[in-house]
Amino acid sequence: MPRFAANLSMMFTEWAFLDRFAAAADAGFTAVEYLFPYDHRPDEIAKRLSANGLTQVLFNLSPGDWAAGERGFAACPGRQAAFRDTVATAFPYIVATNVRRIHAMSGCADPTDPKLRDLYLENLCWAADILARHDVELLIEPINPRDMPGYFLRDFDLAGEILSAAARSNLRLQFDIYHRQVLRGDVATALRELMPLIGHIQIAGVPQRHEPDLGELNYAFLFGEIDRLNYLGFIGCEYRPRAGTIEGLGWLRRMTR
Ligand SMILES: O=C(O)C(=O)[C@@H](O)CO
Ligand SMILES: [Mg+2]
Repeated sequence: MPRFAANLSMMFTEWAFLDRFAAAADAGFTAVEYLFPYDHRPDEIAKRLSANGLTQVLFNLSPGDWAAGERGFAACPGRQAAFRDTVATAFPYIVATNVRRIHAMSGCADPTDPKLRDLYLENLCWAADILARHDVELLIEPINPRDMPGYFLRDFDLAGEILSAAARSNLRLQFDIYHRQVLRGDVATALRELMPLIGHIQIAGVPQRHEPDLGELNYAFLFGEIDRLNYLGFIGCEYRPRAGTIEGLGWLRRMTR
């Protein structure tokens, strides 16, 4: 059975952000991920990780002004300086948390514009080369447009093209099974084909994005496939609990017993 990381942006939201680390550890998790750490000091986060014996698996570069609709800058025209700033901003958090994987959001832009594809590629290569010196992977994640309208990276084929054009061993795919199912389906075959590119996996039930125990996907089967494909990383539990985080953890106990 794969190892699971609690996503503290979606789970344990009954607690204040810094208290979610202890709550996740008390619930049996040994690893966490979240979208953004930037509202808190790096040393505060590091303290919570070490006090609770947790591994930091992943977080994102800053998306910019989320409330104003910004979703990262990697593919956004005229925002190259802003993108580079997000890498600088992330560094104290990378060092403090010892995270090995960072997700760069593409932003909202037109994916059919070849100039933006070139810009995206250039920005990703620039950031990946810097992160490589610190032994950190940079990830890109196709996100379905129902959840994030207008998002640039909304297609697994485009992600594959970008990764192969970049040819950077530390630039990899964040395969969110929830988004894959909404975008294209054919999850097991895609996992098989894309496994050499995958740096991180996330899960949720489809279509409601609740626990992975209800809905159109058979996660028991998919976890078996992921093991069979020798995926050694964590799986991020990026779902919104139906009725309380702790109350909803029955699926994890059943799958891991
Ligand atoms: O929405 C998702 O799925 C993510 O993994 C986030 O990092 C991006 O919003
Ligand atoms: Mg995701």
